[in-house]
Amino acid sequence: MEKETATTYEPKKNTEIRVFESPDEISTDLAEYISQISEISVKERGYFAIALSGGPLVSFLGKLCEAPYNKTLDWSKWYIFWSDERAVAKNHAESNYKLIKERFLAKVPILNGHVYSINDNATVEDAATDYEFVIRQLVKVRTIGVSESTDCPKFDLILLDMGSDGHVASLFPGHPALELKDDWVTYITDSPQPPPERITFTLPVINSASNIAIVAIGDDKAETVHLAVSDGAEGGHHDAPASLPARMVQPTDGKLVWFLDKAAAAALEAKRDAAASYEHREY
Ligand SMILES: O=C1O[C@H](COP(=O)(O)O)[C@@H](O)[C@H](O)[C@H]1O
Repeated sequence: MEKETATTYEPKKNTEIRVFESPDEISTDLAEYISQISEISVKERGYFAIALSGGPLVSFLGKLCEAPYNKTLDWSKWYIFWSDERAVAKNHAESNYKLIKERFLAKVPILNGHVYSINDNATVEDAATDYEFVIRQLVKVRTIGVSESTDCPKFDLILLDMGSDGHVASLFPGHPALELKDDWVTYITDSPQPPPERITFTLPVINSASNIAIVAIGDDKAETVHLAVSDGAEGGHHDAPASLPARMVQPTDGKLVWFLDKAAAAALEAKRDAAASYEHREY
């Protein structure tokens, strides 16, 4: 993997943080990361089940549509899901489907029958029920793996984009959806960010994945990134709320990788540098 330009930290067990100088570097490393997980999944299971999100991360999928990946990846084994969707028509500007279709799916040879988008012709409640049903059928035949620890679907990779309030997928700070233990998919009708109605994976599903990546870009996310990843140790954040959604992303058996630009990593790096200079102070 090309990592010479990224600064890498291992703050918690099973968690890695990669910090990049430019969007282009993120795109390059993310493409290599996804490609490696795809190859391993196809080799081990015969399928690659990936769940995507909306937000800026979609623009970082561009490198996968170019050489060498457009020719080397086994696209026929890819199965596409959404970690969340807004309850709008598929051609609406706020649709995560539309974003991913235009920027990614339209440019790679993934089979239409392998694209499990969320029904935009049903109520948000029915769409969530249908989506969970489809996932249950695919788990039964092991197109999607199953977690032996949690009995939840074990997606090969769930890609998330963190909002500046710390939300991931459509799981928002303080929302009761964060407490769900038995549902795989749920819906909300009171999103603090428009549109109000959304469908989302629950935390047990996200945390059961083999691999989870969280992308965060921009200085408006710096403090939240610090809250989400710090462990309260020296240089960590002692006031980090336990209920911050991004902080609640903790893989059960899998691995979490954060992809950050310098701006989003600024608070984290500043606190880490301050802690290092405190440790090395001489009396
Ligand atoms: O509403 C959503 O937002 C997040 C990303 O937030 P942003 O502020 O970085 O755009 C995205 O992960 C999620 O899929 C989406 O529905």
